[in-house]
Amino acid sequence: FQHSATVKSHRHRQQLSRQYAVPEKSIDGAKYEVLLDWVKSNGGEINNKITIQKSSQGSGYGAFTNGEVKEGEIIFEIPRKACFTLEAALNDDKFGKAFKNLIEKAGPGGNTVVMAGYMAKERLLGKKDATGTSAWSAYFDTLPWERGINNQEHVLFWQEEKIEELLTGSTCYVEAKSLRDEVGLATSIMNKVLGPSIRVARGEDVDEGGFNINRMLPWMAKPPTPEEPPEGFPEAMKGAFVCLLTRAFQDEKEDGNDDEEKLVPLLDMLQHSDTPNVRHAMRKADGTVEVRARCDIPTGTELFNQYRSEEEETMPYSRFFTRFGFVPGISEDMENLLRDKSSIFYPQKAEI
Ligand SMILES: C[S@@+](CC[C@H](N)C(=O)[O-])C[C@H]1O[C@@H](n2cnc3c(N)ncnc32)[C@H](O)[C@@H]1O
Repeated sequence: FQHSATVKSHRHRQQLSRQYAVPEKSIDGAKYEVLLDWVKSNGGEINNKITIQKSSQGSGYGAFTNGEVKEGEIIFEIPRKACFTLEAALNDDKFGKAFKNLIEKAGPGGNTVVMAGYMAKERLLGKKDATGTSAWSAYFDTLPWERGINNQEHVLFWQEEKIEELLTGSTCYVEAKSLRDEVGLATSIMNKVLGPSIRVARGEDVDEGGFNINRMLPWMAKPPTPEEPPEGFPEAMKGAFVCLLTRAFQDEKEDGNDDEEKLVPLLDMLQHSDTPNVRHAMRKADGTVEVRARCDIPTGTELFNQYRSEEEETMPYSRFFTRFGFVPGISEDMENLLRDKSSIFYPQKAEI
């Protein structure tokens, strides 16, 4: 009986993992060629000993050396204009002013909301434009806008029922819920700022009230009200938040202070390790981000950045998971660990 119970639970587990495993989407390697060309056309310098391949950690992609790199050698240099910064959002011709007002009202918490809104708008309208596309599209096409792109996992991508099922009672629950609520709030605030223009750019009709023949004739499709977000907008906001949470970092500045968080193309292809082999800093003169080897790096080595120190008391592994979608050093399926009530996520019960 015990044996069949075990088999059953094993089968059940397999079914569940099939149901819940991150759906890996096939990777089009050409997108990285486009990215490298885009970085270079923006004035970036890339060491020719660097390649992008499947990472040795987890199942996403990462960067590797295909030649020996000496300590201090430049790995890449990314100019400020190729970095996705708050400044870029605030300089947007059409929405920069509205973004500034929002930050004035919301305080510094508004920075991420504005960056996410600007990203979502560029993603949606850039895609829509048949000729020019967004200036960011070569870069944005490499980002995890949906669960499973480069095997990206994140609690923002989960359905509510999965949060309840897997996280209730865990140390992630409260933070995962409040993060999801904040993204929901940010989406409705940004919808007010961006929604109508996205609709206009798409040539959509909006029900502004007043006389409208479409509302009077029941057999005609009703146009949406201005409060309803444009199609794809909530998903784009969610994707933007996942990108910012998992890929935006602060650089060291020459004065020893940290710069604000921003997305740096290529630096954001590096996986995390608590013993990184690169360092990154922002040049004061022109804001260029320099990524250099911390030590001699042999051929065929994966390059690692340290997202956050694993020693920080404010960064337990459960928080790593809520923010970055992975737990350092753990290759097992996260959902199985959560179902098994792993001590990473569940406080240890006292032994009786
Ligand atoms: C800055 S991105 C790194 C590039 C990303 N792997 C890609 O393919 O685009 C951060 C994401 O990579 C994955 N990741 C980074 N370091 C990892 C590690 N040490 N183990 C497992 N996954 C890791 C996580 O999904 C994380 O959210």
